[in-house]
Parts: sequence; C-alpha cells; structure tokens
Amino acid sequence: MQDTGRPAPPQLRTTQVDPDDRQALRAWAVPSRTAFLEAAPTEEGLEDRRRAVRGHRLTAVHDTVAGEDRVVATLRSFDSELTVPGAGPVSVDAVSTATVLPTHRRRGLLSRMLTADLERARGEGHALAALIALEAPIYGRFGFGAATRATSLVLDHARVAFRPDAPAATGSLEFVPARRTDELAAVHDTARRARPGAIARDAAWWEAAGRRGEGRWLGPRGHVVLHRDEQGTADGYAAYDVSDDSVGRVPNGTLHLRDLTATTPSAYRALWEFLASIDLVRVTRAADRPVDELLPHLLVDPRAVQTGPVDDFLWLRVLDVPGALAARRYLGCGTLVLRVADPLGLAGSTVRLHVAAQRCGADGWVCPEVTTTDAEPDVVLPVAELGSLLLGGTSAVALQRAGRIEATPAAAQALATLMAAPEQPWCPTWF
Ligand SMILES: CC(=O)SCCNC(=O)CCNC(=O)[C@H](O)C(C)(C)COP(=O)(O)OP(=O)(O)OC[C@H]1O[C@@H](n2cnc3c(N)ncnc32)[C@H](O)[C@@H]1OP(=O)(O)O
Repeated sequence: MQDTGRPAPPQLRTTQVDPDDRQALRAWAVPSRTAFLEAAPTEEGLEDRRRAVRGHRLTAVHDTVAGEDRVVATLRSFDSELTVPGAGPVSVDAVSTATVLPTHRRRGLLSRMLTADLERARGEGHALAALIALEAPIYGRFGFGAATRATSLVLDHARVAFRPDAPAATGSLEFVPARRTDELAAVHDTARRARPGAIARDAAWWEAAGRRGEGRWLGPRGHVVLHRDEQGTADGYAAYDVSDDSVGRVPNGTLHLRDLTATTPSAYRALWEFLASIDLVRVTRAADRPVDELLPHLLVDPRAVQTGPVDDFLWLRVLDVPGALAARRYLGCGTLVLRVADPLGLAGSTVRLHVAAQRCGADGWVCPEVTTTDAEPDVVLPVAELGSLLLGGTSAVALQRAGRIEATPAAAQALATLMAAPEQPWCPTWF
C-alpha cells in the first residue's frame, strides 16, 4: 500500500471505540457531529447511536488539545451486503462517519483512517467497499467510483390518473404501528435482494425506524401503510410524514415520502394510488428515488411526476478485481482483458473476463470466467472507474469518450454491453 506521504504528527494516536463505553462513544460522537455541522448529541441521541452502531468498527484519532485528550477524527465501518446484477447479495465493507475536525483538516487523517480500513477489509476477504459521499471530489483518489444514482421527485396529485393497462391494484392496505417493523423488514429484504445497488438493513436499522420523532425515518406526524396481496402476504409498504401549508381554507398538504418499497408491480401501483388519493394533500415529495422510477410509465400524464436533480449516491471501491467481476452475472457474452490500476496499490491487476453464452442460467444471466493474465489489455482503467461500471449504472462508452478509460471505441462498446443491466442500480438506504 502506498503511504499518503503526510505522516500524522506523533502525538496523534488511533483507537477503536466500544459503543457500549458511553464516555468513549460520546467523545467519538461529538467531533463527528461538529464536522457534520450538527449539534452535540442529547442523551437520547447518544443512546440511539449506541444501538445503531453496535457491532460496527469505530475508529477514533486522538490529539492532545490544551493538555486534554480529544478525539479529532472518526471513521465507522461495518460488514453488510450489496446486491449485484444477476447474483443477489455479496459481502461489502460499508464505510461511514468519515469526519475530521476543522482544526485538523488536510493533514492526512482521512487518508490514514480510510486506507487502513480498506486494507483491513481486503485482508478479510471483502471484494468491495461502499460509502455514500457527501462531497463528490473526495473519494476518487481512494479508488471509489460513483455506482448508483438517485433523484428527487414531486407528484402532483391532481394530475394522477392511472393508465387502463397499468397493473391492477389488487390486495388490501392497512396502517400499521411504526414499531411493528417485522413485515416491513421482510418486504424490504425481498426487494433489496433483487435490486442491484441495494444494501441490507439490519435489525438495529429497523429498531430505529420503529421509533418516531424529528429527524427520524418516521417523523412525529408520519404513518406507515402496508400492502398485502390477496392471500394476505405483505408485499409492499410506504412510510411518509405530512406537513400542512394551507392558507385560509384552501387545503395544501404535502406528503413527504420517506420510503416506498414493493415486491410486485400491483403493490407498487396500489401504494402510489393510495398516496395520491389522500384528502387535503396536493403533492407528494420524495428524495433518493431510483432514476428509472416506474411511476411515470403507469400514468396517463407522465409529467404529473417531476424528477430531479439526479445525484450520485452509493460509491463503490473494488478491493479484489477478479472477485468483484466474478461476483456478478452478465447478460451479454464476450471476452475482454482489463488492466485495472489502483492508486493505493490494493487491487491493481490484469484480468481476462470471459462470458460464454453456453454458461447461461435459466434466468438468462451468465456466470463469467475471470482469470488473471499477462495478456495485452483491451481496456486500461483506474479502479474507481471499475467501481462505477460494476453495477451497470455507468456506460463504458461514456467513460471512454470522457477519457477516463483507455480503450478503442469498439472495446468500450463491448465492455458497455457486457456490464449492462436491465435496471438502474439503486440504493434506498442511508448508512
Ligand atoms: C463516507 C462519509 O462519511 S462522507 C462524509 C465526509 N465528511 C464530511 O463531509 C464532514 C466534513 N469534512 C471533514 O470532516 C473532512 O474535511 C474530510 C473527512 C472530508 C477530509 O478529511 P481530511 O483529514 O482533511 O482529509 P485528508 O487530509 O486525508 O485529505 C485527503 C485528500 O483529499 C482531499 N480532500 C479532502 N477533503 C476534500 C474536499 N472536501 N474536497 C476536495 N478534496 C478534498 C485533500 O485535499 C487531500 O488531497 P491531496 O492528498 O491531493 O492533498
């Protein structure tokens, strides 16, 4: 692994924080919230945090400030699962809470914490690491590439009419208490296993979701509505908060959709139809929705749904090139030699990716053969670009035209065809 070139001053030391050590957790949480421009945690907030991060790896960098030991930088990571095209979930090192106090910025502390975590993850056999970037220019240098995108949407309820050929809304809907999350978790788990880009939500995530309040998944005025199919099995849910901006006697409510997950098109339609029919509400606003949202296709007037802006969401870091390429399945076929360059020296290698039609499964996805090779490459690319390509959300043709990968137009097209996936990758979960 390359050194960052900027050794931390000797008085800085790194520790691992036990979330059950309340004093250590507070010392860790306060500077991270300062860096995120948030207030120091309340006792209740700290307890929430403790529950959410139990079992996670919490790194703290300490400095001596005015004679006192202070945490000046933090990083959190945990083992999770990420769904890849055609093959379901694979293990991933999920990285979060990368913060450095403004007094200690640009001394290489993020570099030190992040490279140590990536090296550990690779050593433990993870082929991938993932994070959600607050600022886009930071993580490319660490080998992360933007792999999923998300968009906001506004639905104008007055313009909603479903097309006659839209899937019928069968089954039933019911409000469920926020704390009764078992069926919601089961619906989400089924959905995320089928959606490239989605990561797992653990029991602590759902436990937190079950508690209402400002800034939580379900705000103080929020509701969860559960959809069941005709056999009574839960197959979709929507969680939303509401606000009322009525002036005088003209109703002007807004529904703030926190989460809508469905495992069938019928449940999906039923949930949107329900939301659009709630009295006193004029619009639904939602953030972090998929860029290939189904809803406009179901409506007589697709412009009832206004989308944008579109932003990157999940960033992927390949830690093992053959492992990452072999983890997913492919719909095309062909053979390409890829030379992957890694600025941190963790995963650089040259591999032959061979996808043969006769290895096609019943579902059409093909299991690849991936081997290291000394052959001349068809495509030379930085590891960050491989992270962007892996889930099928970015086209190799675009990266070649932008000068970010070296390939002939024909080789870029062949790689784009191999990596293509029928759905845009989407991660609906902040971590
Ligand atoms: C996964 C997540 O947790 S996303 C949240 C990230 N955290 C935040 O946004 C909170 C506020 N910001 C911070 O806490 C810090 O400024 C951090 C964590 C972003 C950066 O920490 P630092 O210790 O200053 O980073 P470090 O000194 O290791 O810099 C590494 C490189 O990234 C660059 N870099 C760091 N921050 C930024 C930035 N905001 N924009 C562009 N480049 C940046 C540095 O210039 C440096 O590049 P160089 O090696 O070419 O000189």
